[in-house]
Amino acid sequence: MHYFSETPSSKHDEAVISGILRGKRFSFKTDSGVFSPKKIDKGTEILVNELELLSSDDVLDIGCGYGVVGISIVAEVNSITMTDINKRSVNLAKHNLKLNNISDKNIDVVQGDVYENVKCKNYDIIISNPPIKAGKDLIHRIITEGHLILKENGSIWMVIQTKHGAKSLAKFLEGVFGNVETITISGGYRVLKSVKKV
Ligand SMILES: C[S@@+](CC[C@H](N)C(=O)[O-])C[C@H]1O[C@@H](n2cnc3c(N)ncnc32)[C@H](O)[C@@H]1O
Repeated sequence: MHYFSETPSSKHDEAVISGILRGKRFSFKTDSGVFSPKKIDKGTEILVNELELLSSDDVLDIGCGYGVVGISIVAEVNSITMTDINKRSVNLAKHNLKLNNISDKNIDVVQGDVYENVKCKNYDIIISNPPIKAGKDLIHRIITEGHLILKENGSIWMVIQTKHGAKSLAKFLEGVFGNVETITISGGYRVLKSVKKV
């Protein structure tokens, strides 16, 4: 069973994990059938800690999993939309907002394929630890369709293991956005950022 199934059927194996992100401790309920259920993914941790955010930012957490990215930055931005194809992940993300005492009207958590159920089509930042195992075509959709729903000067931030094709991902980002910056190279991961220029 893949972590990117729409409806995981694996036997439940719930756990609560915690970690420090951007200097604050957060807890997350996890389960089988979702990405990185035993600990916060190292790539996600590197990505989250590198993000440059403004209090006016409307942010889209694409492929939100059980909510690490969105939940760790929600207090720093104007709004967060979190979306994932995996229903179990979406339910966990909703639960984890409550677990971390977050009840803000500017949060939307929706299930769907890539951006299909995202209501707002105008973001300052899109953040993705992409589902490598789901294949290149899907990752390319996250980038090309993401470009369409970013504001002018909006940015997409992605993390990928160097050995999982960071250089070809950077090339694809550059092809779509006309620019790409390597924000950091750390522990075998790269954080990449592209900005929408018009
Ligand atoms: C590498 S995981 C990252 C999860 C989470 N953001 C984190 O960092 O812990 C990628 C996520 O993309 C989701 N995903 C896979 N295919 C998708 C699709 N077609 N549309 C939306 N999300 C998808 C998976 O279910 C998974 O939760």
